[in-house]
Amino acid sequence: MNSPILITGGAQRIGLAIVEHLLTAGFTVILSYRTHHPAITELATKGAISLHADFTDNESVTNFIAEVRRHCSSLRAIIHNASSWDCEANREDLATLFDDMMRIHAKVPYLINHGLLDYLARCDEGADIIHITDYVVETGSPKHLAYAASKAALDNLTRSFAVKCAPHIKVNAIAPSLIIFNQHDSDEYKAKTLQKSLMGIEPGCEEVIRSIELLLNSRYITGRSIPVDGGRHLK
Ligand SMILES: NC(=O)C1=CN([C@@H]2O[C@H](COP(=O)(O)OP(=O)(O)OC[C@H]3O[C@@H](n4cnc5c(N)ncnc54)[C@H](OP(=O)(O)O)[C@@H]3O)[C@@H](O)[C@H]2O)C=CC1
Ligand SMILES: Nc1nc2c(c(=O)[nH]1)N=C([C@H](O)[C@@H](O)CO)CN2
Repeated sequence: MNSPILITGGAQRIGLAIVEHLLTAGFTVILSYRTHHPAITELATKGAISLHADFTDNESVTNFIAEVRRHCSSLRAIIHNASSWDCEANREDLATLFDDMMRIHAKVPYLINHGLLDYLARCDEGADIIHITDYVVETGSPKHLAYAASKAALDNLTRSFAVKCAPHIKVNAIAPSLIIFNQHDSDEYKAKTLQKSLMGIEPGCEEVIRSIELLLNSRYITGRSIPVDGGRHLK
C-alpha cells in the first residue's frame, strides 16, 4: 500500500470533494469524520478508511493519532480541513467560542502534526502538510473574530512547521475566500458575498483541489500560503 494521505473533516463538502479526488487519483486516503454522513458508506467501497473523531479535547486528538498509527506505517500528506465557522452572534459564551475556534483550527493541527511527523518522515518520496486557512487571515473579520484569529494562528504554524520539517516535509497553507455556500445561505447573503470578489462567482471545490495538486506535485514550495480568493483583496 502506498503511503496514505490523511485529511480531517473528509465526510462532507470541500473535504469530501478532496477525498473523492485523491481516491480517483490512486491515493490511499484516511479521513476523520465527526458526523456519520451518508458519503462514508460509499467512500468505504472505494477503499477509504474513515475514522470517527470529535476533536473536543486533548484525549480525543491523542486517541485519533493512535488510531491513525494503527491503520498505516507512513503518510504521504496530512491535510487539515476540519473547521467550524462559528461566530460571536451565535454564542453567548465568548470564552468557550474562542477556545473552540483555537482548538479546532490551531491546537488540533498542531497536535496531529507533532504526533505524526515520524510517519511523514517515513514517506520515501517526501511528504506534505497542508493547512486550510482562510482569506480573513489577512484582514480579520468583525463578525468572526475568534474564527479569523484561530485561522491566523494556523497560518503562522505553517511557517514554523515549514522550518522545523524541511527539507523532507513541505508545509503550506491554502487560504480560500468563498468556495461553496452553505445550504442555509439566503439569496441576499449570496448576492452580497459574490460582490466581495473581482470574479464574483461561487467557484466550487475544484479550486481548492487544484491548489492541493500544485502543492503535492511541487518539490520546492514550502512555508507559503496559496490565496484562492477571486481577487477579493483588490475589491
Ligand atoms: N466553504 C467555503 O466557502 C470556505 C471554506 N474554508 C475552509 O475550507 C475548509 C473546508 O470548508 P467546508 O467544507 O465549508 O467546511 P465545513 O464547515 O463543512 O466543515 C468541515 C468539516 O469539519 C468537521 N468538524 C468541525 N468541527 C469539528 C470537530 N470539533 N471535530 C471533528 N470534526 C469537526 C465537520 O464535521 P461534521 O461532519 O460533524 O459536520 C465538517 O465535516 C475549512 O477549513 C474552512 O474553514 C475557507 C473559506 C471558505
Ligand atoms: N468551516 C467553514 N469555514 C468557512 C465557511 C464554511 O462554510 N465552513 N464558509 C466561509 C464563507 O464562504 C466565506 O469565505 C465567504 O462568506 C468561510 N469559512
